[in-house]
This record gives sequence, structure tokens and C-alpha cells, in this order.
Amino acid sequence: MTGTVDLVGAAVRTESVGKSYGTEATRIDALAELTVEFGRGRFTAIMGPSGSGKSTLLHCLAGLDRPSTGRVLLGDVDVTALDDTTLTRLRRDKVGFVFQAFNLVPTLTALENITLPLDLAGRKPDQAWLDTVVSTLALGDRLTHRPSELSGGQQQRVACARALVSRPEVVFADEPTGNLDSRSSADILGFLHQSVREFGQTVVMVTHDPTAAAYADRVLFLADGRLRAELLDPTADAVLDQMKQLD
Ligand SMILES: Nc1ncnc2c1ncn2[C@@H]1O[C@H](COP(=O)(O)OP(=O)(O)OP(=O)(O)O)[C@@H](O)[C@H]1O
Repeated sequence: MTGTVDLVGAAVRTESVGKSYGTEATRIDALAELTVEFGRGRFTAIMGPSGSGKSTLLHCLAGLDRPSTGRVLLGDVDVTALDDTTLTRLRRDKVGFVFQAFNLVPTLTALENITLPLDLAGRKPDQAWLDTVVSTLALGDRLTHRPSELSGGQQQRVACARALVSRPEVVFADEPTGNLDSRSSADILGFLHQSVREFGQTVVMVTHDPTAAAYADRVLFLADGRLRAELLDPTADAVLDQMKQLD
């Protein structure tokens, strides 16, 4: 299957993407001929059993890894055709990341972490937008703190602000609530959902958690590097049922 074609247009899409690891004798096909679209202004979750290729797909979509075959298009740009320097610049300018491990710079304050991608690009933040993101994430009184002085939930909110501040084409989130308690998880997922609804952001999120996936508009299910099923407007129960079928 190739998944629903989104009429509002794809923010990012793959064409017959394959990714193999190892040598001829030990070859593992992490992704096989995967063609899928991620609609602009939509929140898509990627699920599947361990080893099904979720992280590999996310990394190929985000230009963090190169497919062995096929193409990845971010908007109209064929990411797979770019040299490393251009790809690094494209990632910096067009893509936001939220990882399970927060990945904040320990020596920088929360505010410096949030504006880091813009600083690296030599761009000034749009102050009104920065204020909106900071207040939506309730970080106003934490901006001068360093990551070690923040809770896990607060650190992940800083990481979300950093991902959003440049108004990227796509935010990629890899298990963003994997290290958080249920309250902080709900905050982060609620924010990602709100960023899609209110700000028109595009979000692609890998998760193991049916409750997290239920915040998305659409859930894709991978197994053995292939797209096996898809749910629109999912509930946690429907996601759980689908996961059981895949297992
Ligand atoms: N660098 C690598 N070298 C060799 N094999 C790899 C590498 N990265 C991933 N794989 C293999 O590719 C397959 C897909 O891995 P991937 O990490 O994408 O799965 P996943 O669905 O994200 O798994 P999990 O839910 O456990 O994180 C697995 O069989 C994995 O062992």
C-alpha cells in the first residue's frame, strides 16, 4: 500500500525508498520500496513493532540518513540528490527536530537553546513568533535557566520551542515522550497537536505509545520496512487493535 494521497499537498514524501544495512550475506532491508506522503499541516504518527523501520524512515525523511534506493522529496526538493553541505543547510533551515533525549546544549540557557538554529543560520528570531511559542509552551519564567536546572518536561518543551522557532517545513519527532511522565507527555503532545491546528505546522512523529499516536490525524503502521496499514482520526483503542493485528 502507498497510503492516503493528501489533497492539500505533501510537505515531505518518499518514492520507492529502500534502505539496506550490512553486506550481501548479512543484508537487512530496514525499508523496502516505501512510497508514502505526509500532508502539509497534518500530524502523522508512525508506529510498528520494534525493528520495523520507523526510525530509519524518520531519519531518511529528515535528511539525517540517506536511502539506499529511491527518493525523498521535502516540498519540491529532492533531498537525496543534495551534497552534504547543501543537505546540512536544508536541515537547518527547513526542518525541526524533537528527540527522545531532548538533545539540548548543556552550557546554553533555555532561550539560547531555542534560538540556536537561527543563530547558526545567522538569522534573527521573529520576536512576535518567539513570544508566541514561548508563551504557548509556558516557558516564560524558565528562559535564563540551563537544561540541568529544568525538569525533563521543561527540557522537552524547550526542545519543542527550538524545533518550532524557525517555522520549519516539517517537525520530526522521534519518541518525543519516551522519557516523560504522563502529565509532561500530555503537555508535549498537546503542544504538537496545537502547532498543527493553530499554526499550520506539519509534524511527523515516531512513537510506540497508542495514546500518543491518538493525538495525530493519521497513523501509519510499518512492519518489516513496509507500510502495512493506516488509520485516520485514530483513537488509542483503534491504534492498539491495529498493533495487535500486526504482531
Ligand atoms: N546502523 C545500522 N546497522 C545495521 N542495521 C541497522 C542499523 N540501523 C537499523 N538497523 C536495522 O534496521 C531495522 C530497522 O531499524 P529501525 O531502528 O528503523 O527500527 P524501529 O522500528 O525504529 O525500531 P525500534 O522501535 O526498536 O526503535 C532493524 O532490523 C535494525 O536492526
